[in-house]
Amino acid sequence: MSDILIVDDERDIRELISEILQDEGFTTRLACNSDEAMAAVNAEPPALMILDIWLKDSRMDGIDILMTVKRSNPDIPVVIISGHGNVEIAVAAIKRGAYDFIEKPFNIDQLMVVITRAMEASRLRRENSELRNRDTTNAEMVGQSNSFKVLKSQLDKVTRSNGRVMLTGPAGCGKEVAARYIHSLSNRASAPFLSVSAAAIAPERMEEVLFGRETADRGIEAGIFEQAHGGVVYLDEVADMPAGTQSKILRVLVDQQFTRVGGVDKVRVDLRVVSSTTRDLKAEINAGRFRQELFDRLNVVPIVVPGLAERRDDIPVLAAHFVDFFHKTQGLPHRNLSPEAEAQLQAMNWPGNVRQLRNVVERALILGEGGDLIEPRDIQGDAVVSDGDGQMVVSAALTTLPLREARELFEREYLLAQINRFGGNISRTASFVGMERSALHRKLKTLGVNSGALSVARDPDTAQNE
Ligand SMILES: Nc1ncnc2c1ncn2[C@@H]1O[C@H](COP(=O)(O)OP(=O)(O)OP(=O)(O)O)[C@@H](O)[C@H]1O
Repeated sequence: MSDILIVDDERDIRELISEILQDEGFTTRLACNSDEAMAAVNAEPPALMILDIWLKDSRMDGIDILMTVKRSNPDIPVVIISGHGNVEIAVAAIKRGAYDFIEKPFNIDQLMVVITRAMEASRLRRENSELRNRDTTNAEMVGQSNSFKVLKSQLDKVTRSNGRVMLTGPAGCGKEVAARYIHSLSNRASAPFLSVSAAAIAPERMEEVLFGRETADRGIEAGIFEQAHGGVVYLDEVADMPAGTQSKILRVLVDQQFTRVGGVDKVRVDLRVVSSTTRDLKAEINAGRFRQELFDRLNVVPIVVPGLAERRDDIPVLAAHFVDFFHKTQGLPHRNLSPEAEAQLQAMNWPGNVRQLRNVVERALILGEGGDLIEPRDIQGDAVVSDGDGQMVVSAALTTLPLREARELFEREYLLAQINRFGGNISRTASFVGMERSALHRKLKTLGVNSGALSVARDPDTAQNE
C-alpha cells in the first residue's frame, strides 16, 4: 500500500488530508515541522509527500525541506500546498523539483487528481528506469568453448567481491554482457546496472551525465552515479573519456563522493565500477591520453574477453541462441542452421565478433529464402570478409566442401580469373601461373572449362597462339 507523508503545521488540515487519503486506501504519516518531516523521510522514504510551504515553529520552511529531500531522494514526488495568492512561490517550488501544487482552500477532488497524477508519473518513471536497466536478455551469456569456460570462471570469482573489474577485448565480443553477468550474480543484483558509453556522450556533457546538476530553475537532476547508488556503473570504452572527466572520476573513486555540476554539497554514493576498453590502455597512457592513476584504480581485476575467432566452437550455440532470441522477441521464423551453414559461419572472419554474428543471424531470418533451415546462401553476403591483417580468408562456397572438391572449385575460379586477366591469352596465363601451356590446357579440360568458349575478348596474340 502506498505511504504518503503529510507535512503541515495546521493540525486540522493534516488530519483532514490524512482522513481523505485513508478513505482512498493510502496509509499516511503526519509531520508538523521540518524536524519531524526529515525524521520521517530518513526512517523510510514515503511514496509521496504533501508539503505545506509555510510552516510555523519549524527550523526549515517548505522550500528548504523540498530541496533537502530532493537531494537525498530525488524520486519522491512532492506536492506543495500553498496559501491563496502565493502562486510565485509554488512555481519556484516546482522549479526545485516539486511535482505540482494545490492552492488553499482546496477540495477533495482537486487534491485527489493531483495525487493520482503524481503517483502515476512516479510509477512510470520507476518502471522506465527499471526496464532500461533490467534488460535480462542482455545478461545471458552463451558459450561452451574452453576459452568461454575460462572467462566464465574468472567472472564467477569476481561476482561476490566488490573489486573493480576492467574488461578488455575487441568490439562486440561481449564485454557489456560480461559486466551484466557480474552484476546479476552479485549482491547488488536488485540495485541498478547503469551503462555509460564515453564514446556516445559529448565531452562537454559528460560531467553532467555522470554527476548530475543543480540549477536555480530546474533544481536537482541526478546523474548516472547517483541513480546507480547501491548498484553497478559500467564505464564503456574508458579510453574515450575526456581528460577532464578522467580526473573527476579518479577523484570520485578516491573520495567516494562528488559534487553535482553547479552544486556545492557533496553527494555520497555506494557503487561498484566495472569498466571496459577495446584499446591498449598502456599505449594510451604512454601517449599521454589516459591517466595512469585512473588505470590503476579501474584495473584492480583485469579480465580478457576473447574475440569470436578465438572461440569458434561457440558459433553454433550462439547462432542458435540468436535464432531463439529473434523468434521470441521479434516473432521472426524459427529456423535452424543446416550443417553447411554452421560450417560456413565457423569458417568466416568475424571482425565484429558476437555482435556481427547476431546481425548475420537476424538478416538470415529476415531476408532468407524460407524453408526449415538456414542455408549457406542465406548468409553468403558476409562470407568473404577481409580482416585487413593479410590473414587468409576462405570463401563461403569452399568451406562446405571436402578438400578435393574445394580444391577443384578453387583452381577453376583461380584459373578463370587469371585467363580473364590476361585477355584470354593462354600462353601468358600459363607463364604467370607457372605451368606448361599444354598442362594448363589439360587442367582446364579436367576442370570442365572449355577454353575456347571463354567469354573474354581475344587479342591477336591469343588467336595466334591458340
Ligand atoms: N556470450 C554471449 N552470449 C550471448 N550473447 C552475447 C554474448 N556475447 C555477446 N553477446 C551479444 O553480442 C552483442 C554485443 O555484445 P556486447 O555489447 O556485450 O559487446 P561489447 O564487447 O561490450 O561491445 P563494444 O566494445 O562494441 O561495446 C550483444 O547483442 C550481446 O547480447
